[in-house]
Amino acid sequence: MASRQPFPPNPRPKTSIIFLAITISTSLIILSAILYFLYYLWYTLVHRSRTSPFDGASPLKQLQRFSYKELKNATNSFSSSNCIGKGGSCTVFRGILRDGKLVAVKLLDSASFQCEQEFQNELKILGGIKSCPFVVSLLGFCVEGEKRLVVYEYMPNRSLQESLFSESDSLNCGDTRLSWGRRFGIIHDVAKALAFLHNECDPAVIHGDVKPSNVLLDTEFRAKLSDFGLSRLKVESEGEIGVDMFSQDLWKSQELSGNSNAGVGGGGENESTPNVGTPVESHENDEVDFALALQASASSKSNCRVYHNVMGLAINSLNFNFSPDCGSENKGGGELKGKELSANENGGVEWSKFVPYDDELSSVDHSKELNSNAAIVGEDNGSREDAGAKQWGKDWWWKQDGSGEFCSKDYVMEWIGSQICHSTDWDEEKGAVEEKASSDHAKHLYKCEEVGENSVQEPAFESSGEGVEKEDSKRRRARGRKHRKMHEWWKEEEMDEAKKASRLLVWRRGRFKVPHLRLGKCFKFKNRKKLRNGDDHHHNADDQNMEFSFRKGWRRKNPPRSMGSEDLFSRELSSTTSMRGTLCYVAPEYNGYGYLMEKADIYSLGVLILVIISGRRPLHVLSSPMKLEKANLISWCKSLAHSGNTLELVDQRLRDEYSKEQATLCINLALACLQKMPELRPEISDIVKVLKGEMELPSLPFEFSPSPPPKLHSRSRRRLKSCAD
Ligand SMILES: Nc1ncnc2c1ncn2[C@@H]1O[C@H](COP(=O)(O)OP(=O)(O)OP(=O)(O)O)[C@@H](O)[C@H]1O
Repeated sequence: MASRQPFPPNPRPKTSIIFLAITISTSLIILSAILYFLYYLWYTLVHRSRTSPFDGASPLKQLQRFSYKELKNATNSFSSSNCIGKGGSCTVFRGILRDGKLVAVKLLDSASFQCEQEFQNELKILGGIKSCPFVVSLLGFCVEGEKRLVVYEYMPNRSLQESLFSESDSLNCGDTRLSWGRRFGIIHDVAKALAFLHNECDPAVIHGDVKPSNVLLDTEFRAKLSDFGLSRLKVESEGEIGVDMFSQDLWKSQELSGNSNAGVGGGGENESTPNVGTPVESHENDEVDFALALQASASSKSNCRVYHNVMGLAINSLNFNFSPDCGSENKGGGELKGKELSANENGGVEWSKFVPYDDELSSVDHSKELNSNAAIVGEDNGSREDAGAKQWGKDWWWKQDGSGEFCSKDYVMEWIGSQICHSTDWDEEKGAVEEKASSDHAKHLYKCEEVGENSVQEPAFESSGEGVEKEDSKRRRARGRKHRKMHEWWKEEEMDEAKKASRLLVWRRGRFKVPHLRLGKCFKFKNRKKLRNGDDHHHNADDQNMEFSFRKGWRRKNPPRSMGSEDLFSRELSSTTSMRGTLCYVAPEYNGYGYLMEKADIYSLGVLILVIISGRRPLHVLSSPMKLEKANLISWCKSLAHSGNTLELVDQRLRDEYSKEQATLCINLALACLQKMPELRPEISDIVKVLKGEMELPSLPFEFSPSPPPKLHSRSRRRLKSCAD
């Protein structure tokens, strides 16, 4: 019997074990890879920046990235005791880092598109420039989920705004901490900061929001410029040949600047109109600051101007029920009143174009005329005939109440409310104006002449009803002739200036990169969302107008009413920021569409200098009738310059402890910076030289000179000569 061979050992179990092991380990590897990938995905999603500001080449790599926890610990959980300031969309806390370093931590309001923009702008621009002793240092940032924080060097004396205006703070209780020397030093420092940004940075940086709350003070009260949320890089775009922006835009801006300015101030009020316009009871305080007014006024003045000459505006301003061209509808007295008044208010700019710099002809004559017109119109009884209505009206108009005394506060509040155009109104006006302007652009320059005084006056007088005596109309015609001459003079002057400027400078379109415009989709998205929410303010708005709705300044800063003596207007409006600048500080030519020039910073510097010297906000009304003339700082200063008495502007808290020479220099410098033609404003390098005493300040522009413009003289002389002949 054959013995059974045992089965040969089966190799399969071994193979299957190996196979199993390989499979398991491969699966494990794949699984862990998947898990790792998922984790990575989750981590990136959670920690991503919504629109990442951090690319490989970004200088931000050099900035410290803090964790939220770290900053929370540093600020003691963002305790209110560490709160050192509040901006339009952020709160700033003092903090101590682990290494003992004192820092300022800016916590941005969460999840706002605008905050995101400003956050990125700040990091890109401030994080990208080399360090400068006159620009606040950015130390780091934190991005975690929706949280956005920026860490700066701590500036112990906080902002100039607080030093100048804080009533409660010991900084300003009549003490001398902001002595003349310090003020002069601050002016100098800010000028140097701008010189650094404009001339030493490549590409140049336009700050775009120079104002006291963005000037921070160190222990020695030396100033550093901060807040680059609205800054722009000056970038030359490829393939762009120089476009004479001036030749293209000058007239447009002269004619339509109201529209453009509306973008800055008047046109984008949609969201906040109710807030801003709502009269706020702050009767305890006899001060009302209404920074909004200046800007809001700019929104409408030129809309009207395209169709009217200044006489028409002046008359209409008194006849609140008539406005044939300014807006397509008659919106009722209040609104029209605001618009018409605005046409005159700002000034200086519009009024002086037509009746410039000649007190004898413009100031006195107009005030009389207005008074007489007011009498005809029958508004406000005889109060307007009061001599008190005289010449501040050239730059700034005031209504008087029936008692014959100025009732500034009520009026200002009423006026602010009425000044605000709804965007749709503004769009209509803008559309109308642009249509008109494009079809008949050149004619507008001669509008005053073509229309003539009487034709413009007529509607106002017609609407004023009967009772206009022949004698009055004769007088008016005589005045009309006089003004017509002034118009001619102005036109010639303006033409000269424009030609000169357009020869001098060729600005390039598209020269500036406007970071936030890249994110237009978000605007649209937000706009749609707003519409869904029933906010139809922007119903017909185009993209540009959508932008206006994101101006954070129109939001109330919290807490709006619990400010006690910090009246609404002082705090809220004077530090109100738009997407493109701050009311009262923003240059008049800046249309908000991206052409932010260095000269816009120079204009803001001019306002800032006056604010520092006077210790007043740019718009500041006291209820005392005596002080009303000083409400508009810029107009007041121009007026003082006319009368050769600029030192009256100097802050009384300084008593006589200041250098008259330096103060005069600074005021004259400010006036040079405030010239309406950007090209005529000095370069920042020259400003620094002037402040250092290395260069003479060029003689005051004739518009601010105490003596009448030489051209006028020569014309008068010519006229006299021809008469004599
Ligand atoms: N580095 C800092 N050191 C000390 N205080 C600071 C610092 N940065 C800001 N602050 C304080 O916080 C306040 C608010 O600052 P921020 O620049 O955000 O706001 P703002 O300029 O007033 O407002 P807006 O956002 O409307 O321009 C400043 O006015 C200042 O008092």
